[in-house]
Amino acid sequence: MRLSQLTLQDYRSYAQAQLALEPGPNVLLGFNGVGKTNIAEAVGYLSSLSSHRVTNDAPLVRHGAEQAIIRAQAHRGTQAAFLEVEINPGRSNRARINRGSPVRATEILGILRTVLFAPEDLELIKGSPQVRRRLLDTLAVQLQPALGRVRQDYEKVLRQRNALLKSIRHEGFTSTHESTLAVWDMQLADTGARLLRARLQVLSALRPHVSAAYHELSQSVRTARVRYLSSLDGTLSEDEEPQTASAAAEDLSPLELADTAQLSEQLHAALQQTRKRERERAITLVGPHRDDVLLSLDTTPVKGYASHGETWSFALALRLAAYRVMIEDDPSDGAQPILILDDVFAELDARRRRRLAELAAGEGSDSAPGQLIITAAVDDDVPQQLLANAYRVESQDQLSTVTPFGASVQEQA
Ligand SMILES: Nc1ncnc2c1ncn2[C@@H]1O[C@H](COP(=O)(O)OP(=O)(O)OP(=O)(O)O)[C@@H](O)[C@H]1O
Repeated sequence: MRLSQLTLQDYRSYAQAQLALEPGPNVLLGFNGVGKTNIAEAVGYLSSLSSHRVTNDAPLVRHGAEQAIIRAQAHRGTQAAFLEVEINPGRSNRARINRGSPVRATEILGILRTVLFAPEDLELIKGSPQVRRRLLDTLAVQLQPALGRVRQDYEKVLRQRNALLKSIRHEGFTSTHESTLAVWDMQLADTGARLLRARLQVLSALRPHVSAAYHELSQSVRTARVRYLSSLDGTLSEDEEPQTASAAAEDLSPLELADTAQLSEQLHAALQQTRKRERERAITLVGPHRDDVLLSLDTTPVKGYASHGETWSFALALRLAAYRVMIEDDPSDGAQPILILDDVFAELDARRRRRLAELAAGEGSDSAPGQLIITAAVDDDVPQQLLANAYRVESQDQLSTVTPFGASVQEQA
């Protein structure tokens, strides 16, 4: 998988920018805040329709502009596709594939696969459950593009159900409310079960890779473990507090053995059980939007206990595992995901830096290395073997420009 051209229009700090990308490493160099991560983020957005930094689209559009556009020429082996995504905050995003008619943005999912490493990855360990849910969802959507729609549908049903619970609290529970709630319960159980099933599949595919990658990165004898936490299997309380004693004893959640129909039934039953408390609190208390992933080293949770180095190793292991799951899913030549390393080398100690550089250079792997997009403030931060094709990113009058390193003519924004 690779991009040969990337064009940004009104994306973050860029009025207009164009880059010709090479198949191997591509390094974006420039001072802090000049717009390197903005480019890395745009490539990630093309593959997942989400940013690793923000949960809504508004900040992606340049101040004062109405929409942002990302265009790219993508290649997978001998196949090529011209991709375009229009980001319209507050309205539906649109996509065009091979300059065809505009379609729903979700149609673009699955065409480009990326794995992005960033300093924000520490939040996978230290942050809220939402960050860990996003890790699973982003990977699940890249593996099963149809899930992009399911996720949107689930969020829509959830919003509508929560709005209904609020009306019930204000107006009292009428028979109309009862029949409408019954419809939302069915839809929430149906879409929620499909989302949950996909997450559980992704988690079970990640599990062996996380523990192997953690060993490789840390050379620790401790085992990195992942377990899905859900109020449906009793590992998460209604207040989203993990019941860690039961969670740490076993990695496999019984939910992983259930099919979509069984999960839907369980979710529907749980909604009925919590209905009284949901009406009191006017919020949906069970479902994949409340779930979490417990990360532990042996039987000790990582969050709150692990050292800084262990936290970094675990975060890198999760991303590396995602990369390997994608390769396992499609091992054909030229299908490796694009690896995006956003400002990570400066954060790592010498050993983890070396290991990540080896991986990025394709060492120890049967397949040729895929395309790499690396950002760094200075070239000293980037391992020598990756410093092939470099760009200079600069900022003038709050607009960013990007030019091949050493080019005499600057592209004007
Ligand atoms: N929507 C937007 N409109 C205009 N400018 C924006 C927008 N969003 C972000 N910026 C600007 O983009 C710049 C940040 O760019 P970016 O995060 O890519 O920096 P960077 O080069 O990766 O920096 P660092 O090395 O510190 O990580 C900031 O100057 C910020 O003000």
